[in-house]
Amino acid sequence: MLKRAFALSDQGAKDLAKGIIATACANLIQIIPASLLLMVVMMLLEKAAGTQVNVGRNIPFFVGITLVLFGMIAIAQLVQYNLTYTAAYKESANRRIVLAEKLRKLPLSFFEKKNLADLTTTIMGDCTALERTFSNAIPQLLGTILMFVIMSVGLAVLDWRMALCIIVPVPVASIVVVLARKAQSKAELENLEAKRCAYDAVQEYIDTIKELKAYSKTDVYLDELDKKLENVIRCSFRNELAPGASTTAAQFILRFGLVAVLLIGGNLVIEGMLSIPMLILFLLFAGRIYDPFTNCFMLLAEVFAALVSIGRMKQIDNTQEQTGSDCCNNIGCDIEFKDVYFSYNEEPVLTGVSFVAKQGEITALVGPSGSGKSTVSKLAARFWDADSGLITLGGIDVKTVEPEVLLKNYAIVFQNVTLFDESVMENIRLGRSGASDEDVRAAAKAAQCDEFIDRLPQGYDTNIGENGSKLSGGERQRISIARALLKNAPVILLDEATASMDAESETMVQTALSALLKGRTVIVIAHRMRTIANADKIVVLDKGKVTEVGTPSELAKKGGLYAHLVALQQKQQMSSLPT
Ligand SMILES: Nc1ncnc2c1ncn2[C@@H]1O[C@H](COP(=O)(O)OP(=O)(O)OP(=O)(O)O)[C@@H](O)[C@H]1O
Repeated sequence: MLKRAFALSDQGAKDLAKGIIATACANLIQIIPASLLLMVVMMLLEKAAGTQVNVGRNIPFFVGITLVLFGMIAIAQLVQYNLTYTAAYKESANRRIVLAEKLRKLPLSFFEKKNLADLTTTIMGDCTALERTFSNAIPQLLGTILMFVIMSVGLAVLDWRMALCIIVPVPVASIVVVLARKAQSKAELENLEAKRCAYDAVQEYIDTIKELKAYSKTDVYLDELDKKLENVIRCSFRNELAPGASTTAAQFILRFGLVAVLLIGGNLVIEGMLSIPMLILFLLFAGRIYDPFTNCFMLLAEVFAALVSIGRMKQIDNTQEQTGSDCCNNIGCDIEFKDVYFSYNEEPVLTGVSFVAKQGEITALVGPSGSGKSTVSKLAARFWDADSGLITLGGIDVKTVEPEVLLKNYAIVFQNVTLFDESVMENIRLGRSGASDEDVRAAAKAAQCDEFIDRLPQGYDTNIGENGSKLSGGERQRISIARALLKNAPVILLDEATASMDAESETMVQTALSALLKGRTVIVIAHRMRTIANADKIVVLDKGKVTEVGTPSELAKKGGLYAHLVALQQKQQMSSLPT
């Protein structure tokens, strides 16, 4: 039950259960000093009443028992600390790893719906909330409830009327806190959303600072950012207020309980139905029961807030993973699309796409912007799953193969290159971990990188900055081509791979590529028609449909969309030539 309620691992649930028992024991042990005090009070009362008790003679007994008690309390708290804190930190670290593992297996469509700040908040912030709750709130709360049940039974045995006086305020106060939960959850959600928006805005501000400065929009953007940050303050305040009000009301009810114990108990003493020591005992026990509960009501608010975080984690946990077989028994590497339909968020993008990209051939996808070319290449690599139709690699439906296994067959160069804040060497080695320095250098040479790498201060060991910020667009693209070449995969997807290069670099890279592409299945997307003039096959896409298929010369003769695009670019080139 703990496992399901708090999205815990098996070990985490076991550790939490042990923590709860340890906390209940620690709370129960702390009742003993109250009992001891009562014994002293009773002795003093008896002495005052003239009975023969010699308090002095019992001093060694009380000193001894106090020392034993201190030892027991220290041991109980140590055990409780070990069982709760250590286990909570282990569990939350484990949770982060499990979440990161899960994210690895989720389809890209999931990341389209969630944004980076939201996911970072879940992995870091929500896990931290969980850590706090498990190390402190939940064991304290459930441990106190356990202690309350045990003590209630004990008190009822002593005197059921007084026990009732002590017990009743606890559920009443708890109901007040629980009823306020709805308002609190709403405030907590609004607070998380406000924080997410602010994180997003700060991140966007840093990412786009160049553009904002270029268009003199920094002030406007900062005004908007200020509003978002002020909203965080407002929401945080509301979030504190919601549990604060209910907790105060609950604490007031408990104080009222203490007064009730005194009044009713006093009345019973006057009527001779309860002895004074018993009344003192019940008053002491009421204090011992109510004290941890006062704390618990605040912790309950923390648990409710954590439940919102747990809900967000469960959402990730419950997202369908892209699964499939661990082996891909493809025969050859032809890629075939058969009547493929696909939409992003219900918006149709591909409608009945069919074509074959043969092994050993370069297949170029051509078409106006937004016609679906990149989408086709992403579906071929199973970044998304098609809504209907069939996509095969060497006769195997890509949907049946585990994405990471499938992707071993692909080397992909995207238009938007992603590089890491590492050396050139390590950035290229990402293509094939464990590749030797010589292999990395050979791939870099083939992708025409060596000329600019030699100019870098530490050559291949130069750190290229965050996302390759110290390199030009063309240099970054060449590194990503080198990385793809190093991977040496049988299928190569090039999505505007040479778009950021000047004509000279593009020609050099293409010469190198054409030698390396031999025997592989190559799908190329390029807007510049001369980039794909040597393709074996052109597939023309228009509004998500294949409208023409053929060799460049066949399509040029046909006079359709391809011929029109070629003519248009030739005209543009002519008009841009100096006269
Ligand atoms: N992740 C996404 N979420 C929602 N819509 C998307 C997404 N990616 C692309 N689209 C939409 O799908 C359509 C096809 O996009 P795609 O990138 O495949 O076209 P393209 O032909 O490669 O365009 P371009 O030549 O401009 O790169 C476009 O209308 C685009 O707005």
